[in-house]
Amino acid sequence: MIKIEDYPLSRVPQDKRVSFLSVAIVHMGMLTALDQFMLGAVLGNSMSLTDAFTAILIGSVIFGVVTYGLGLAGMREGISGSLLARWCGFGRLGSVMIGVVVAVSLLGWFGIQNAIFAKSLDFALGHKLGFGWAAALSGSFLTILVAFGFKALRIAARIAVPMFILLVAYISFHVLSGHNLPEIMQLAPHGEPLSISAGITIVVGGAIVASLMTPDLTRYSKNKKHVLGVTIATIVAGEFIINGLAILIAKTLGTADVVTIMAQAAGGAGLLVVVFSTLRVNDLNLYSSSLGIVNAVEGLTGKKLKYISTTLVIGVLGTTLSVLGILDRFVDFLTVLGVVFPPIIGIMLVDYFILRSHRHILDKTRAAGKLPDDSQTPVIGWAAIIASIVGSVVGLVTEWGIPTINSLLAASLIYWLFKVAVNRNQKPVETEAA
Ligand SMILES: Nc1ccnc(=O)[nH]1
Repeated sequence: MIKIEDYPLSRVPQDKRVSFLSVAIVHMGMLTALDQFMLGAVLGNSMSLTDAFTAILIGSVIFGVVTYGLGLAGMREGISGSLLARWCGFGRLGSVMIGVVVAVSLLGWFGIQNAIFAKSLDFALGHKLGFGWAAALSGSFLTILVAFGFKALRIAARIAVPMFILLVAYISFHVLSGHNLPEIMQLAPHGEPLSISAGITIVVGGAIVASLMTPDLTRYSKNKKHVLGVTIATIVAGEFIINGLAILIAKTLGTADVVTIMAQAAGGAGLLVVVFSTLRVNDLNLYSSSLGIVNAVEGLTGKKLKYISTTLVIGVLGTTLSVLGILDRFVDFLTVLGVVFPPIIGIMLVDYFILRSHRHILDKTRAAGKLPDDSQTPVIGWAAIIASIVGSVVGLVTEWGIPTINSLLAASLIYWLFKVAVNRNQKPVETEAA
């Protein structure tokens, strides 16, 4: 098995690389989860069947291209996403800032997952508790478990994935048998309508954090073919199977609410799977978010925050988000993710594959099995940081096209043009000096 926490600040040596399946299973795990099912349910309930699958197809192509690119860089260099960012335009502090953006997004996910958990709890208790109290209770409870490193959550992790897959298979069979495709295609969407371009953006938003995490896993991969295989396997499993089935199920049942779907189609067992799935992922969400913040504060200020207090604070913030109703803003949340992360990834890809700003030093140190040292690492890449912010704003405010693609292209292009212009102006100086 591969360990995400190993080799935090060094290259994964060639003799520690693992099989295709070892990487693929962990990578697929990121998208074969309840949140892909929720996303699919939203698409199914808000779009026609053809539009929903078009959104998945185009979203998957975008996700696939950027994930393969980052995964390839991770495999070649044997380093994690956050290390890669240092020599792909962002510099040491820029990479720390990306860590903050990831930590904040995980805080949002904690709020979403906890809200789902609370809804199931409230449902199981016959709505006696009310959603607000259920969310406050479950969030506080989980926060305490994670802050004090309670191991029982790891058991939830072991059983949650197989249980979830079995449940989706059961529900699909139960709900979809007796209906045929032309019949489902005829069903009108019940929810608030969603355009294809909005659909594409939330499909990308739902998967893009996994894209940024891909080098963390593919640094253990042996070759390009494995990286490509991992990318395709995850897309097929997460986007086409889980997401696709959720579209069909939500359409057939006429609701986007996963708790209702699970309870209606599989009763108490359905609710139990929801509870385990959200527990498992929220353990990780809170843990990674806290570590990310601790690392970032240390990187930026040199101050060491305490893990337990940081986790308590983040847990309380996430729980507050659940109580305030972040789940009702699921589409907006995914849209924000769909325009904030693609710029960061686009810039890293432009830097690594086109500008190759640090390829020489990466090649040289790789041959020695080392990483570039501090003197060979930029402190902060302002161009990358500013271009990613501008890209996100472009994605959010432009009215035409597809927000996620707008943000990706705007940031990549601005960064590329700026760097090319600067390099041109600097060349004569260098020749003079030489
Ligand atoms: N897609 C997700 C990424 C991170 N955390 C989640 O709960 N979901």
